[in-house]
Amino acid sequence: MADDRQGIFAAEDPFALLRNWLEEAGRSEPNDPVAMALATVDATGLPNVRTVLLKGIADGGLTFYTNYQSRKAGELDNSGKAAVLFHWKSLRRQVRARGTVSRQDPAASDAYFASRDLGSRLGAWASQQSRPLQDRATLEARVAEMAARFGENPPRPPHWGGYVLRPDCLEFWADGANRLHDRFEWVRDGDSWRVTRLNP
Ligand SMILES: Cc1cc2nc3c(=O)[nH]c(=O)nc-3n(C[C@H](O)[C@H](O)[C@H](O)COP(=O)(O)O)c2cc1C
Ligand code: PXP
Repeated sequence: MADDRQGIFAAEDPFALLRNWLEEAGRSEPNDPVAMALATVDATGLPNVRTVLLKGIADGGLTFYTNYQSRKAGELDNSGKAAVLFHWKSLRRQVRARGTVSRQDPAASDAYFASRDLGSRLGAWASQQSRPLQDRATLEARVAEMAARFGENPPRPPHWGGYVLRPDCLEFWADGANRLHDRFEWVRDGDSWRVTRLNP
């Protein structure tokens, strides 16, 4: 097959390509260029999807942070699998990735947590993410309680931290005229990647 993967699709590996596209999206998207839809499945196989922010790309993994007692955490821990999707409307491009997922090394989660602003650190203590909440005032009272308990230096809550998605398949898509889009799928093949152009 002729290798016609050039221009915006040229890269040595899919993570370098994703970084390039994120950099472009950072210049053109009005908000949250790192926002990605995170898909999981529940114990019955029913899918679930919500947005999270990508916070790092390293060692073949994509990192995001959340509450370890949330609905998504239950589904991630249970299945060990996930998929993510970026859609940058300004660029008319999308990337998807799927693979295995695991909790991040606690020291790395500590370091990221420490970098967040104080309000968000207290918020992570206060929010029982995905569980019912009686009213807004209850949440605000919990934030005040956590502020009184921890002051300026809250440690990372045991119920909050990172996940790392290690994709074995990523697809890069760019809009084309007449719906004849360009698509390249990268599939892990041992230590390297096999790239296939797909029909639009
Ligand atoms: C742009 C955007 C970014 C978000 N980023 C995160 C995130 O990084 N981590 C997180 O826990 N929730 C994030 N959320 C909230 C989630 O989409 C979701 O509502 C929440 O995590 C609860 O999901 P769950 O009940 O499936 O666990 C974000 C929402 C939006 C719209
Ligand atoms: C509930 C929640 N947790 C974590 C994050 C991750 O982003 P940050 O660490 O920048 O707050 C977000 C981003 O919207 C969020 O909404």
